[in-house]
Amino acid sequence: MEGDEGDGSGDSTGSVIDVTGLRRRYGAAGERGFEAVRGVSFSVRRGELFALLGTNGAGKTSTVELLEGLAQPSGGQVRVLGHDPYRERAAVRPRIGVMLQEGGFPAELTVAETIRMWAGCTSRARELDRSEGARRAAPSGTGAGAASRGGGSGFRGMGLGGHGLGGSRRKGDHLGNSRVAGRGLGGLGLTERGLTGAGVVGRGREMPALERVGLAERRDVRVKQLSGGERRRLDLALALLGEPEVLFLDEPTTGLDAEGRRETWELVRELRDAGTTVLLTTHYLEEAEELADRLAILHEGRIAAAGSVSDIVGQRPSQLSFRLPDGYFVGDLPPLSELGVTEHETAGRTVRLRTPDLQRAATGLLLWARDARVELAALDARSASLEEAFLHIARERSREQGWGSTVGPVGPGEHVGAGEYVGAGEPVSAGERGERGAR
Ligand SMILES: Nc1ncnc2c1ncn2[C@@H]1O[C@H](COP(=O)(O)OP(=O)(O)OP(=O)(O)O)[C@@H](O)[C@H]1O
Repeated sequence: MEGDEGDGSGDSTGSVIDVTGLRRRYGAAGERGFEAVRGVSFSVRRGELFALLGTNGAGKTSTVELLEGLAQPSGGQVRVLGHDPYRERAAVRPRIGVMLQEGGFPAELTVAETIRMWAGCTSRARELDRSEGARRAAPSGTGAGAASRGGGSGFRGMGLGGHGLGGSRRKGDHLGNSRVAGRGLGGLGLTERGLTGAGVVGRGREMPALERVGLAERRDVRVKQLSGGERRRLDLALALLGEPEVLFLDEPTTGLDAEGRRETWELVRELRDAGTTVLLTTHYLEEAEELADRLAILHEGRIAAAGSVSDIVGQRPSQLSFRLPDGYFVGDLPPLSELGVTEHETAGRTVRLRTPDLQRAATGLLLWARDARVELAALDARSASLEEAFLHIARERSREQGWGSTVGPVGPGEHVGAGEYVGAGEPVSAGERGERGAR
């Protein structure tokens, strides 16, 4: 793929991230090892928010680390802003922000010291400080700080004490080591001199950065005293310090309470709206539904589905559920095939129907209920959700045997190798299907 030359803003199609046939194998050279990423391809356009979803161990972090330049792929190709993020680290690193799954901050530093230290270590932040200083010095300068751009998000009013549900998850050694490399803390001596030096650089950025993530009132608290959710916010503040063009967010809201999660979403939306390209990994499907322009669902190192939320959800049938009165059975309903129902389940008197045409099924059912004077208790009609689509893909892939060795680029909403639909929940028994079911 071309892209190493030019203005470094990405390729000619407007992609900022390009991933082609990416592979990552763990294990010592010569060993067979374990292949965690098995031929992944996708691209992310400038200003787009792209989410990577997947079950535990699907390969999200292994993939994202390759995009961040923290490790070298064992196969395939990655381009970020037109460069190989591993080999051309110096060209890529100042332009990206990385929020890892766990920050690994020095525990004894305060929040403010951590920000200043990190600002001192970040070439882009130093550059912003210098240009800001020059602007302030100039008579016509407005003094508008770059770090406060987008600072209108709603963290400001938050009560900060005691929030957060616990620390973020710790991963294997590969990540621990990568984290240090990614943060650039490996070579940093936390001597007083070093910290002071960094502090001079970062001081102007400190409060805007903390206000942005709702940590201003915790500036003098030591990192070890922060809650898990507060550490996530500090991590986000650090990732944003250099005003990155591309932001990698690895499970950014883990440990945040509901309000903190909403605030983070708002901030991420603002960043995206201001033109930042965001690659998000998350376990929260609601988060992907809220934020993602497009997403890919990874399973066992491969992309199982990709597209917009509506592309992916649109492939799944809608659902109608209700409870029949005593004495009624599913076989008393109108012929289910005539209602456009493709699957049904029963549990006692409760019936769940699945259909690609919710309006037709609901209309047919309600007309029947009116004419038969039947009351359908707990009636519920809903389109498929991302969660339902995700669970379906995960279950289906787990059942499948004999994957092909590679998976090519996936088109919008295309489910690679998707089999026949098998609904979530209890399977329909043969008796129900034959006797009382779709007539
Ligand atoms: N250093 C390592 N050595 C061997 N296997 C590893 C290593 N790191 C990760 N793996 C394996 O690679 C697979 C993918 O792991 P990865 O952390 O990328 O998944 P993930 O999708 O981010 O999972 P989670 O949602 O749990 O964070 C897992 O089976 C994991 O056990």
